[in-house]
Amino acid sequence: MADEIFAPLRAGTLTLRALRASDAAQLHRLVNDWEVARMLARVPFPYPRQLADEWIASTRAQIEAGTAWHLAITRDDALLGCVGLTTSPDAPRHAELGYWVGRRHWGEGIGPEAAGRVARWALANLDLDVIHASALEENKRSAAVLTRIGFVEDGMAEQDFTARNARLPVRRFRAGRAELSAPPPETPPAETPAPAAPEAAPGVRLLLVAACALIDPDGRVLLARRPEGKPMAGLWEFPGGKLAPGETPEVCLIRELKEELGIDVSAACLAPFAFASHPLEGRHLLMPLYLCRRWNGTVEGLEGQALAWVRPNKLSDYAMPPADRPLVALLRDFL
Ligand SMILES: Nc1nc2c([nH]c(=O)n2[C@H]2C[C@H](O)[C@@H](COP(=O)(O)OP(=O)(O)OP(=O)(O)O)O2)c(=O)[nH]1
Repeated sequence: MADEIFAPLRAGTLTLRALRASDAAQLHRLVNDWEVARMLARVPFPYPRQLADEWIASTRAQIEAGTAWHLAITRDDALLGCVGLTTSPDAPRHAELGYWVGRRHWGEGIGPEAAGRVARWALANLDLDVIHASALEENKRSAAVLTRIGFVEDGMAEQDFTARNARLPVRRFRAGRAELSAPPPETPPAETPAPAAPEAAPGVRLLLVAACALIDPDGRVLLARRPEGKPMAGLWEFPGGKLAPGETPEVCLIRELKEELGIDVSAACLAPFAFASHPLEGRHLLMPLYLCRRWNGTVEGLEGQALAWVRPNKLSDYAMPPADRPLVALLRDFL
């Protein structure tokens, strides 16, 4: 019922979903516990029952407004705690992560599972680069959860704690794509050793990727969002992918555009435009970019990736991998 505002996330045995009015009684039981409330900044103690109703309604309004995502942590339909991510208009591309778990479920690994999932989901699907989190200095358990997910400590601060009626020291943590994205595969398929030229730096390994800027009749360029689970998840890119062994860039693109977007492209319609040459995760990315204005079929994100048709002068509003920045400037000037 009523989960249409947010497609639930799975995390191991947990489901993270929008809070519902019917969660209020259980939420109240779990959070109206001194051991839980004393660790949380904005939770009063005792926690009035009516506040649970009001808070749940406000979380649903925030999801609909796209400002915060406070979710129920559930297992077998039972509410175990909450995990939330809040954005702030003053700090674009940054968000704050928080979570709590009912006392009887401590020690079950629920915090890292739920908070890690929301953090990775958020970087892949929201316009974010950095997620921050705080743990009360005395709350070693919470600090350990953050470290386990990949957060790194970022200094100390102070925060007001409503239930304690006090301002207390907190440890600050932060994580970005480098900390939270999946690591690159151990043996990438299209990694080609650099030829042994005398001037080649020892050990430089090339990563060959072919990419394509599809251009529609209105002159808009197609960008695709890298999905959760891939390195640089959440950044926007030109569709394409790694060259499989024996492939030319054109053959690679024809294959990738079919697999990723469901369209048929012919090599004659792929116009070489520019290339990116950039260090990437211990290798060196060499990526020819082609332009394509003609294809057969309807463009669809077949791998669940978000797509955007973007006017050339708006391309810089989209966060892209560092290698793409010079390409974006060239493309904007060309189109
Ligand atoms: N397709 C594409 N990849 C880019 C761009 N900019 C950029 O740095 N890259 C990097 C990201 C990745 O490290 C690499 C592409 O690899 P990928 O993982 O997306 O390739 P793939 O589709 O073959 O994916 P997979 O089968 O290995 O999961 O190139 C871009 O604009 N488009």
